[in-house]
Amino acid sequence: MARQLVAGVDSSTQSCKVVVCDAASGAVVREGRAPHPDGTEVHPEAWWQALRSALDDVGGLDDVAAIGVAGQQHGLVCLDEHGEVVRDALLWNDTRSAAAAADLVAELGGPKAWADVVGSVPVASFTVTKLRWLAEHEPEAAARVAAICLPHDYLTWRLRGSRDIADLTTDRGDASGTGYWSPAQGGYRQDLLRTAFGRTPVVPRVLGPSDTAGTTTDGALVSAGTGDNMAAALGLDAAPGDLVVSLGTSGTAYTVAPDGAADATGIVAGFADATGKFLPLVCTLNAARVLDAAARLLRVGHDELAQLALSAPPGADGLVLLPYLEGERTPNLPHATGAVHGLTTGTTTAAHFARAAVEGMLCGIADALDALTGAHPAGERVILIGGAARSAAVLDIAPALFGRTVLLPEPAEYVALGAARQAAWVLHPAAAPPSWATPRTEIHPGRSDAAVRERYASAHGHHLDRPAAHASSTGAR
Ligand SMILES: Nc1ncnc2c1ncn2[C@@H]1O[C@H](COP(=O)(O)OP(=O)(O)O)[C@@H](O)[C@H]1O
Ligand SMILES: O=C(CO)[C@@H](O)[C@H](O)COP(=O)(O)O
Repeated sequence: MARQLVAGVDSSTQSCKVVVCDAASGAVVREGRAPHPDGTEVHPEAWWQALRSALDDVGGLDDVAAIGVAGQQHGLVCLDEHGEVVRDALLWNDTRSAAAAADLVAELGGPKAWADVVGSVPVASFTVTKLRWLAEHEPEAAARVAAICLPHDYLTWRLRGSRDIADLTTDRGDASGTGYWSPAQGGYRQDLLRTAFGRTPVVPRVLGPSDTAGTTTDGALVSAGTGDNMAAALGLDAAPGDLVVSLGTSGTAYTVAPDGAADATGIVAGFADATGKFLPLVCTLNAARVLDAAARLLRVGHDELAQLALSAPPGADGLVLLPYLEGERTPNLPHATGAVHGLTTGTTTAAHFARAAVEGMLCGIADALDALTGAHPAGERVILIGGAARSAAVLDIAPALFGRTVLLPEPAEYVALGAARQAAWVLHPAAAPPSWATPRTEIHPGRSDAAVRERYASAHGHHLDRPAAHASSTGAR
C-alpha cells in the first residue's frame, strides 16, 4: 500500500506548529511553525493566519490524507450568527474573570457543587468564567454572541471551510475545560451556560475520540482535534499511571486515569482525555516565561541562563523567587505578583538570580505534581516535555525538586504529534489509536532536595501574609 501522510497541528499559546507524519509509523516527514501574537486576548483570525503560514512552512497539505488540530485549552471564541468573530478571544491565562469565577462558585453552592457537576472548580482560566465576564462587562458584545467555541474548535471549523455555526465541533478533552460540559455525564450542562450567560448560545457538537469532523476544502479528513495537553498525552502514548509535566507557557502536571476527578479543593482539574479516558491535571500560569523573563533581565540567552543557574549552589544561598509573574492559577492567586526573598550582598549575583528563577518555577510545578499524585497515585517517573524542558538547568534541577526520576523524550512537538496520531486514527478507524514508535528517552535519576522546597514554601507563606497579597487575591478556596 502506498504511504499515507497525516498532519498534526499544535496551536498553543505562543506559536502554531505543524508536523506531517507517516500514518503507519508516526515518523515525522516534515515540520513547520509560525508565531502567535503576544497577549492574553487574541483575535482568532491571527491563529488562522498563523496556521496558514505554518502550513506553508510545512509544504502544504496536498499529499496529506488527514489532519488533526490541538489547541491551547479554555480560550473563549465568540461568534455571531454569521460566523463572524464578535471580539478578541480571552485566553486561558487572562485573569480578568477571577471575580466572575468566585461569583459563579458561590452561586452554585460552593466548590464541591462544581467539582461534582463538571469535574473542576472554575478559576479565571475556565471558559465559563469568561462568558460571565463578557455578559457583565461588555453587554453589547454579549448580545451579538450566537455561538461559542474553543481555539481548536475554531481552527477545525475554518479548515473545513465552514462559516456556519451549526457546523462547529469539539471533542470531550477540550470540552471538559469549559466548565459547562460534564466529563462524568458526557454532556453539556445548559443550566450552567444559562447561569453564566443568561441564555444558551450554540455550542459545538462533541465528537468521539476517533470521529471525523468532516474534510478540508481539498478533501483531507479532519479529526475531532483536542486540547493541547490531551494531544500531548496521545503523542506520548501516556498510559494510566504515567506522569507528564509540560513546561510551556503554562506548567502542567497530569496523568491518564480510568475515572474522572472531582477535586473540591479546585487544585486538580478533572479533564477528559482524547481516547475516552480522563486526564486529571494541575496547571500553573508561570513556567517557560519565568525563564524568558530572567534571561531578559540578565541580558543572556537561554543556554547562558542555564549555565549561570548551574554555577550557583542548590538553593541559591537562600535566594527564593516566587514566580507569579502573570498572577497564578494554582494556587488560585490571580492578582499575585512575583517576589524575590533572601537578597543579601552575597546573593545579588546573576548566577544566584538565574538559579532562583529556575528553582522557583520548578517549585511551583513540584507543588502541582505533589497535589496531583496525592489525589491520583502514579508512578515515580515524570515524563518532561515543553519548551523549557530544553534547558540544561531545568533538567539538572527538576529531578531534585520533583524527588522523582525525570524522563526526557527526544525533542519533538508532542502536542502536534498527538494531533497527527488522532488524524491517523480517523484514517484507519479502530478501537484504539494506531501504535506508533515510542520516542527514545534520556533518564535523569531522581534525588531529594527538601531544603529548597521548604525555603520556597516559607517564602510563599511570608508573601501571602503581606496585607497587599491578601487584598489583591481571591485566595485559595
Ligand atoms: N532552551 C530553553 N530554555 C528555556 N526555555 C526555553 C528554551 N527553549 C525554548 N524555551 C521557551 O519555551 C517556550 C515555548 O515552549 P512551548 O512548549 O512551545 O510553549 P507553548 O506551547 O505555551 O506555546 C518559550 O517561552 C521559549 O522561550
Ligand atoms: O490552561 C491550560 C490547561 O488547563 C494550559 O495548559 C493551556 O492549554 C495552554 O497550554 P500551553 O500553550 O502553555 O502549552
